[in-house]
Amino acid sequence: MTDPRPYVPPAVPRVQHSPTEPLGPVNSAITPRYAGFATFARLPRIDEVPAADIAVLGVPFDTGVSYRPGARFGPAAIRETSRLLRPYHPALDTSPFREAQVVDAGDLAVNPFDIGAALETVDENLSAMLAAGITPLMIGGDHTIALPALRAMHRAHGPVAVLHFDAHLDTWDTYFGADYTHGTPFRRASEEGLLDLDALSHVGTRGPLYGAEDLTEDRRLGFGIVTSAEVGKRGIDEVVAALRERIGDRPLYVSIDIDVLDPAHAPGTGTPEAGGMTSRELLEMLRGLDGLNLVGADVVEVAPAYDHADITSVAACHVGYDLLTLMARRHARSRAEAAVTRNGATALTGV
Ligand SMILES: N=C(N)NCCCC(=O)O
Ligand SMILES: [Zn+2]
Ligand SMILES: [Zn+2]
Repeated sequence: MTDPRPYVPPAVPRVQHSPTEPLGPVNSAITPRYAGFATFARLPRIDEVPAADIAVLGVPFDTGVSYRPGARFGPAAIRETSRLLRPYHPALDTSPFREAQVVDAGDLAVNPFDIGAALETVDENLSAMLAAGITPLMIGGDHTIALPALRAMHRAHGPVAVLHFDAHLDTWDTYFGADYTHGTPFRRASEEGLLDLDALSHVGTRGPLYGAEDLTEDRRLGFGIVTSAEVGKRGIDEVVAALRERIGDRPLYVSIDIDVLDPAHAPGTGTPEAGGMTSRELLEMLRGLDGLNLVGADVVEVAPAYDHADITSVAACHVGYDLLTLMARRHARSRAEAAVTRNGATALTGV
């Protein structure tokens, strides 16, 4: 006879230093990293915590691509690869998952046959997250999904500054008559009035264009460009200082197309271009953004079928980790500021 008692799986020990601290990743000293369900950096799922501050959200969508498909498998590959991420960030001296409750919110069920419907699903879900006070990091998916993300950002914050890391401008007009593609999100966003026209930058741009007017159009839409070659010539610190100056304390959305990296650093992508940045340069630039008002971000265009030895998803998960760290530090800063305001108010009223 079989035992009628249900099977109860063993508890998964997590990193949590005190009961009042955020619930951390699965403890890799107890459960080997390669065991168990894959969430980003082994973080808890959103339904495992009472409230989240920051959420990783997968968007497995690639119906907007102009060349090689496959970015719909990006979220799953990035989660798998992210198992090795550790909880302490030495370059910024931060344990991001102690600073804020960071979770994995799973994947959105986006329609693969109806781009308009897919964009609406992204917008609705991100808007709901933002309304709940959650800062989103979207894992793509192709670059089309930056448009609904910017619509949601605009609804929550008004026009936002955009720092766009990409080999491509993505401000083209249409492909085969289609308005909503991975080559057009930033043109649509600019036309729709979602962006703060004084603080828009592409970084890492390179490669052949359709014509010189691509650049004049891009300027007309409000963008400034730091090419991939300029990053090398001017150096990270100088470029970061100029970008920070331009962004100031505006709400900032950071969009990272993994093809900003050289194909040697990110072969697993749909429209690769030679002459790109190294992953070291990109990570250094992200660390240079510490202290800015980062309200949302994405990492897009990872297409695992063209990858080798997970090179691209390793880069993407580290980029995601750095973005989460910036978000967690921003969250900790606003918590500290709120505490000062509360204490100030207490001092004034004497209660
Ligand atoms: N967003 C990315 N990755 N690529 C856009 C390339 C558009 C084109 O085929 O001209
Ligand atoms: Zn690109
Ligand atoms: Zn792109």
